Amino acid sequence: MTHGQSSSAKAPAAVIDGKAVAAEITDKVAAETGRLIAAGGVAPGLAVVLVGDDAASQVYVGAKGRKAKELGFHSVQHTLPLSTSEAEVLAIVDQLNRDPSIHGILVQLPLPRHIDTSKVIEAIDPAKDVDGFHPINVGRLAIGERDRALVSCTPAGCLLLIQRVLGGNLAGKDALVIGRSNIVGKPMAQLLLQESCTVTVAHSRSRDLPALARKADIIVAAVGRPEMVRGDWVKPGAVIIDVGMNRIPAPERGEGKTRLVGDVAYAEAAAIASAITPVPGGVGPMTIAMLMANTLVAACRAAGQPEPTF
Ligand SMILES: Nc1nc2c(c(=O)[nH]1)N[C@@H](CN(C=O)c1ccc(C(=O)N[C@@H](CCC(=O)O)C(=O)O)cc1)CN2
Repeated sequence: MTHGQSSSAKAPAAVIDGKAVAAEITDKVAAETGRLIAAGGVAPGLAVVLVGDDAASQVYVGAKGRKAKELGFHSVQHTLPLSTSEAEVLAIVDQLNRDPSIHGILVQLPLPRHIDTSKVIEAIDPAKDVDGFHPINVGRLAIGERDRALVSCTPAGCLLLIQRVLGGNLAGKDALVIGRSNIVGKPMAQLLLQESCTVTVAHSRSRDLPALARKADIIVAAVGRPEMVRGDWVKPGAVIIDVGMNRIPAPERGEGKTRLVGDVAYAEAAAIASAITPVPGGVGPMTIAMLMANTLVAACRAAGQPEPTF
């Protein structure tokens, strides 16, 4: 963690360095992968399925494949054209479900509109669902069986970042999750609830969001609206986790240029908060690190070996 600058008298907010924490996680994954292989288990196998030609998805899938190889995993990628039918995607998922060398299956989202995302997610063997999106894994998390679930990577990474700042005991903290998506908002709320936080989930129909935010010790913003959370929404000393990744025009950088901003007005919020994630370099890198951790956990479970905790 490093400290940013603030014009107020208050100590500057600690900048939560997601890249550094992600590197610690992946170092541990590499070490534990070596241990699993030495114990007679196979190398963790990760299969990534990409349908279509979305440029950002190509970048993320490439990063996942490279990281998997770097950690000593068996890594396979299925790159399919936009014209691929739902039945063809389901057939590949079925083949990967049966392949004993594959412990983790990930279908990169978003899928093209002609493919039913829920149908594809539900076709993945829950034991190989390293994204943690399958209803069985979502359900296990919801009923407090996190130990048997695979948990969605981004919220799991956010929780680790919060714990790095506040320590292991979050009991009694007021947490506000802004956004109710299945991938981030809802599992984030479940994870914080299981840490005995008092959790509020806000969304587009919530009344007086600034007032809800001003009461929160922890804010997780995952709403997809550039710089929506303003500095005067923030309780002094709050911890802010910004999941937003919004590309906005940046004419100051030249014609047609863009820049990446989160859901939080960073400079304003950093002047009030005690700790904050930057965008980029905060939550994003944790997503891929937690994917690697989930794949290792799935491989340990398949091999009947003890699983590491992260
Ligand atoms: N099947 C899945 N699809 C998608 C997921 C997912 O977890 N599973 N999440 C996102 C995309 N994503 C990984 O897939 C992802 C997005 C962003 C980052 C990241 O590190 N971002 C950088 C900034 C990158 C930039 O400059 O554009 C950062 O925040 O520092 C990692 C992974 C949707 N699809």
